[in-house]
Amino acid sequence: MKTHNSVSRLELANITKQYPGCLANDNISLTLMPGEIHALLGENGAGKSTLVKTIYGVVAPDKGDIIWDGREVSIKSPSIARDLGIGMVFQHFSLFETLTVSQNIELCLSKAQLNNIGDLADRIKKLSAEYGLNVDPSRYIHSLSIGERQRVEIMRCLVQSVKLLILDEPTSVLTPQEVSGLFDVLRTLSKEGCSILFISHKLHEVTEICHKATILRGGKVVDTCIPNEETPATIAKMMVGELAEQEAGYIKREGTNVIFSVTNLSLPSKHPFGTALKDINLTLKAGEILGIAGVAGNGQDELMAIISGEDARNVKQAISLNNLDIGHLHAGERRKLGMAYVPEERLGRGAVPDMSLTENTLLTHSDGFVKNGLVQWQSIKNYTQTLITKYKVKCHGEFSEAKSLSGGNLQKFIMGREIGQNPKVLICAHPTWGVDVGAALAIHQALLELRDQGAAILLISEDIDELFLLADRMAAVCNGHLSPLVKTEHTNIDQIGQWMAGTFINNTSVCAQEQEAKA
Ligand SMILES: Nc1ncnc2c1ncn2[C@@H]1O[C@H](COP(=O)(O)OP(=O)(O)OP(=O)(O)O)[C@@H](O)[C@H]1O
Repeated sequence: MKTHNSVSRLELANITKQYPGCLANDNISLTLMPGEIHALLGENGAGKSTLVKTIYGVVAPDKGDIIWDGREVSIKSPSIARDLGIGMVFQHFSLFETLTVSQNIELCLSKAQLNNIGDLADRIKKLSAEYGLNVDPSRYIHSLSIGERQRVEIMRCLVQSVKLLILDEPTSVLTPQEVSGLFDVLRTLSKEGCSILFISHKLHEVTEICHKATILRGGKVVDTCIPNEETPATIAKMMVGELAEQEAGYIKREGTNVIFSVTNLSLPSKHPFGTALKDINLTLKAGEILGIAGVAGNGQDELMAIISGEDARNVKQAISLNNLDIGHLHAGERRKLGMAYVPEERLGRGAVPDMSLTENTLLTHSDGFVKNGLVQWQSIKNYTQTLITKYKVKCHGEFSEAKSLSGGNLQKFIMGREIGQNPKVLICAHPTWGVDVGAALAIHQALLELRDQGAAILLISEDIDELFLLADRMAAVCNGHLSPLVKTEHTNIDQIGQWMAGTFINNTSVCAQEQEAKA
């Protein structure tokens, strides 16, 4: 057993991991000190998730050493990692939907840890208050939004008093207020001596909170830096090898005719802790992007589910496309009429993990690729290849299983697949979740191109900056209510922030009519 005099919390030496046809990690070395917040940066597919999964015992490296608190260790499973004091919050959460928050957290604790903690629900409530996480131990996971689930994952690590917390893109689905809350938590943990390894594509956040950064490209360490001595542009250059194009602002458009509308839609929640939709009215015009802001869990999931038909309850007259009631049609029939969707959850809802990219393309394009009852496999393979090329999806080929793609690459594929249907109406949640700066730019431009061809786009996002960048009109949801719809140039972050907090609710209908008339 090797021992070291260094006081480092974690040292990785020459970590190498080969997947079939892909060297995901190539001799990676890095050191992390106690209390250090360290960013791991790189384009989609650079090898970040593979490296952190190695530290957490999910992926077995082919080569290399891991030294923990000065001692060489072999981390063969997440339970060994947790025993060492390593906690991880994944990009795709690993919570059981039919269990409560408490039950989920209990599952990853040993008997000894449980005895130490005493009453787990009390401990969760205490930590929740201490760190401002707002996690209710009795809620079922299936009733929680993505943002809330992430807080449960963080709580799961806090309960175990971690010494190293790994966060894989923790802020991608959080509102600005939630991000600053999370950063307060991270700074407190850092002061207490907990090290943090932080994967992010949001470079301004990295410059704000991280003490050090390691940059990966093609599985190798290509640079290291002290983020607060850099700018997002100089870090982006280290990542991609050239100066990334900056997105200064895009031309706003007036939509033409209303092609999609939701009218007086009130709907109780299917889940006891879900959000009921309350008298939702919205119109979507051809050739415009309507952005809906909101803190996770305020009805966005329910709205998306009822619009897409995933929630199969009959709301015939409440939803219409080109003056045709469609609220009673099933999801496939709505797609045939020209609707397309990018759901919030890419693995499981946006794509079937065990199916190849070709099969996943077929799932939402069945019309064009089935003739006389036969699937036209060659055509669909060719088409999938064009999507992979156009959206620069890093994978082995159209036969790759969806689950083998890095998060950002799968997101690019799903966006490309849906945009590629040339829909009349695209309903899209978090279009650039986990996508690197270069690919986010490409997705933004593809959405604007689709809009300019006359499609109507409903963009549901918690990323206010992205909404201001792309949306022609905006609104916010709060507790199942939709705010007035306003032109983006007639509003500002303060007003949208207040609407997200529900200040519009008492006089919604009057306001909405006024604002619609103005818009
Ligand atoms: N199980 C697997 N089988 C085959 N290839 C894989 C597997 N998991 C990851 N890869 C490949 O390894 C490479 C690195 O993936 P990884 O998920 O580590 O990237 P990443 O930097 O985290 O990307 P992102 O920013 O998109 O999350 C990618 O090319 C990916 O397709």
